[in-house]
Amino acid sequence: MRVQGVNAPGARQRRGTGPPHPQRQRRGHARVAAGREPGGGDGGGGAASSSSSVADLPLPEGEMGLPFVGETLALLRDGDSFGIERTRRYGPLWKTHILGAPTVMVYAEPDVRAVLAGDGAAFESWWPPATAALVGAASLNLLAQPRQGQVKAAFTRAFGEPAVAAYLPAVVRAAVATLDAWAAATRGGGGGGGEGAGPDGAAADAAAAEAAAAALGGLPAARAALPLCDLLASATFHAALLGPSPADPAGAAPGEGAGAAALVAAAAARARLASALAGGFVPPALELPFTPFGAARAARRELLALYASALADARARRGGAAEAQAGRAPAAIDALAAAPPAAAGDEELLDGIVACLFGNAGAGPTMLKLLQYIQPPDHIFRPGAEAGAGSGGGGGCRWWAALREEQRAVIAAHGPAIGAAALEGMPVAEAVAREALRISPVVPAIFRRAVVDFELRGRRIPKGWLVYCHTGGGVLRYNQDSFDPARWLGDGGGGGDAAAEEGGGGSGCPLAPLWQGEGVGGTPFGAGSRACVGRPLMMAQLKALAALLVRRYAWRSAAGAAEPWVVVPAPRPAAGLGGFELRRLPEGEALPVAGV
Ligand code: HEM
Repeated sequence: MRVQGVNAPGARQRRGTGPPHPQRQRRGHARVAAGREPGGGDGGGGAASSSSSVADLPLPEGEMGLPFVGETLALLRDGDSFGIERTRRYGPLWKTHILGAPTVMVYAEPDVRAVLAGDGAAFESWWPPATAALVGAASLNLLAQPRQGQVKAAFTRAFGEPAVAAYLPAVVRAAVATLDAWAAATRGGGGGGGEGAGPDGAAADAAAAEAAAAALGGLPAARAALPLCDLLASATFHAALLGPSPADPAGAAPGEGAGAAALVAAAAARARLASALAGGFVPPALELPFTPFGAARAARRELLALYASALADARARRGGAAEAQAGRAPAAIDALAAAPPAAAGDEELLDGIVACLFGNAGAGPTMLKLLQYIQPPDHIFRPGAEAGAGSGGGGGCRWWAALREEQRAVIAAHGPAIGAAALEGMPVAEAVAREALRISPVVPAIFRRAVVDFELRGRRIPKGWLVYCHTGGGVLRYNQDSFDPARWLGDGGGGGDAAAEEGGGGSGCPLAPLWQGEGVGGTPFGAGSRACVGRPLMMAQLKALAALLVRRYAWRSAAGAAEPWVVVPAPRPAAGLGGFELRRLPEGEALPVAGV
């Protein structure tokens, strides 16, 4: 078996050392030319070149904890501190026993990439036991290669960049409908003012707020920033997947029309199902109606019924009269319905869609990061406030201003629609999106299981052990470094703190080109043959949201950028970004958005 070699982590210049040494290959073993010894700090070191068998290599350092439970309780109790403390002690590769299995923890990005590149050969996908029951045994995440590659091709066609470009109008309309409802509900929740509402408008405001709150599923607008972002993510994901609903005639006025309210209510119902599904992944997996796992199984059944009927409708449209297709915006379900059974059977399509919805669970928290780290200055949020006063967003005001400036230029060049060409011209929004994905990663780890003995850093990962791949690159502790999109701007883009630290100074961040390959950005979407199918959709959603927010809304949270994130049981701001308010900008301040 041939395995690609990597060099020492922390020494980017020395990455990629060519083919593996033939003498190091042993039947049933795989090796990676290793970097520095475990525990050796960040200084790097030479590649190990011993010709001994992998089976003779020592295990990584670390502790296996108590019988049966190992160190699982410490992981649950300490959250990200669990990994930080041991990584300090042992270096970026160590062993433990969590979630019922001996596990090697891999923290250095080149090592993570080496493990992910070994998928199907040295490693196989591994998910906690409840996953097969919830996402489905035929979902992309669980299919073995080569079938996984064949089915993935169908999903890549449906969610690739060109396809996503065609879904954008529906995605933007769904986002505007949801945000408008959120803003209307905020006004009813004691937010006051906003949009120039005077005493005369108070009764109308209260009625609109009540209707908006009902459409949002009763979520209290000022205290539910995370669930509302989950709802927003559900609305945009389903707009891309299913296309505009009959209740969402293009051109209806969102936030006010019945169509928009129906769209938001449908998104809220689906968000509840998605949230019930995600809730089932936390053990124990007891299928009783009152347990989270039981509720998740019930949600899965409902979702499968919804997607099966959408697939059948899409097939009927394909086989039916031309007028069934005419005027209908394209959606991912149409592309999936076009896949021949040999490329993806019905079970694979439906479980794959559930896997996509499960992937989309990361979208809500990532959208929330935009709201947390980018905040308009006070005089924008509260017309009449003294210009120049901060809003608790700290450096976020600077990025709000940069995004506003970019949107003015985008509107001048492309008009007010937020389409594919407009997204292309948004380097600042792109940098903001990448930074939101980098900081406090919402998918903190990817698991694999070794199917052969494997060498990493001169240590042995035994066959059958789990491997925990840290996706966060240099991010170890949540929310502890600065939110600095400048690190992604290669054109000088203001040269923020990160660029300066990395020696980028005024010439922009030297790490920017590394986003596509190995770099400090981590692997938020994974890497290799199982990399995320939803990356183009996610990037488009985040950029469109950044554009929409600065064009049409003002917002503020009490804690601003300072609120820390926690990782257990799921990545989120510790207090849910409480005291959050979102408003429509008054007419004079708003920039136009076409097609909504
Ligand atoms: C911020 C949002 C997201 C993050 C951070 C994320 C992250 C990831 C990661 C790390 C993987 C690799 C898992 C592995 O290697 O085992 C993955 C796979 C996957 N993601 Fe995403 N994802 C996101 C959004 C989405 C969306 C919106 C979709 C649907 C359109 C999606 C669909 C999938 C699917 C189907 C896979 C499995 C691919 C395969 O096994 O071949 N994800 N995602």
